[in-house]
Amino acid sequence: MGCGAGKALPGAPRKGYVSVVQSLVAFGKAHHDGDRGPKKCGDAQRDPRFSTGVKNQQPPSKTPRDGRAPERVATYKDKFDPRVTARYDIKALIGRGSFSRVVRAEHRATRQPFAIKMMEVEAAEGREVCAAELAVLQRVSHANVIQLVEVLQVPQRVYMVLELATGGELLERVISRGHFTERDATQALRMALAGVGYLHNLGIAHRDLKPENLLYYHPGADSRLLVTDFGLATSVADAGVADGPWSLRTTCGTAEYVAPEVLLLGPCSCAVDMWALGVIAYIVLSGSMPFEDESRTRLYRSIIRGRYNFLREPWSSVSNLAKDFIQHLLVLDPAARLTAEQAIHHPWVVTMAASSSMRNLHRSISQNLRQRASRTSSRCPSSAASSGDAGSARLGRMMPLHLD
Ligand SMILES: Nc1ncnc2c1ncn2[C@@H]1O[C@H](COP(=O)(O)OP(=O)(O)OP(=O)(O)O)[C@@H](O)[C@H]1O
Repeated sequence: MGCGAGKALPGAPRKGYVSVVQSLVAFGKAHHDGDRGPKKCGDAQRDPRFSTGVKNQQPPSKTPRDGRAPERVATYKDKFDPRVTARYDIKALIGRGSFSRVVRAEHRATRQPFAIKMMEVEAAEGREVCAAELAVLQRVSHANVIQLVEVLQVPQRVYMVLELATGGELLERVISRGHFTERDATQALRMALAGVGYLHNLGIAHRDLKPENLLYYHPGADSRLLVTDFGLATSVADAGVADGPWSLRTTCGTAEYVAPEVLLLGPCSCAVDMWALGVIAYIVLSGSMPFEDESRTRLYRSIIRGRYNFLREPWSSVSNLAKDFIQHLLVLDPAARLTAEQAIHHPWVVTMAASSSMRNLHRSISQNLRQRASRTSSRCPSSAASSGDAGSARLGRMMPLHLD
């Protein structure tokens, strides 16, 4: 499947991006090479298919300032097609994913900041991830889900223009606050549940929920929390089942967050996300993981058995209602697990942990997070993942399980 070509984008954006053209610009095949430098810019401007939004704008010069050959100074910026840079001023690299680079950019006409996720789609794997992500992003519009603004495409790459989240990841916020209570945890989880519930109502399972994929929109205390990274998402419609659970023919996600039914190759549904949210709730309240082991085999075994506890600190300071919330998410039987709708109405969330002590959990949480980070780094995560040890290892992108 092509990656977004010819697809319509979602309707009018909800957060005032009126001045940004909401269009998919599929750059012509005959003028596709974004790395070839200034010569292509002229081609781009002559390409009638490229008339949407960029006509008459001069792409920036690619001549290196230090006089070295262009190949030598190639940076992430050179991966941006001149037709993209004619429209957006690429400011800084924010991060890298398995198939992507994400940059902060500014729309040249409106000066509005955005994130641009550039995905390599020449290889089949990158194309699949990109297609999955776009298929979801083009359908969604919710305050707690990252908003796609426009898609620009050349044959080798897709550029997704997204709203820019500047408030950092969920756990970064927990650490940086200096003070963190159960009430704060319910606020974050309520927003995550609202976003996930919205997705589930559309029949979309995210399948890779983890704190790193929950980003704050801005650094302020009142910021929205956004569900991001839909590279592993799938929809009920895609699986060919109109209603109810479907069988995932693939495993995906990050080992510590994966639901038992995924490991057992059972029928999977949106409930896999609710398990992951149980894991996230456990981490947010304690800074430690419910399921963790250096051995991948032992890790999977403890997940399949649902073997976790509330023994370490700060659990003695955490309310029973918070533990009840987690216990109703980390349920082995997916049918018995809380749905997003039920979880958002759990008394701990509804009352914003009113019955808890409001104790500051920050010290224990950051201590546990620091300890975990040093354990993980000393184990060398890249080799751990390949040798079967679990640091915070991905199960693998769309790793086939040959279920039939
Ligand atoms: N809209 C955005 N605003 C701000 N930062 C973003 C945005 N989208 C992604 N990022 C950041 O860019 C980095 C790369 O994100 P991306 O989703 O491409 O990959 P990933 O999820 O980190 O990795 P993988 O592809 O292996 O799942 C991450 O650190 C992420 O937090």
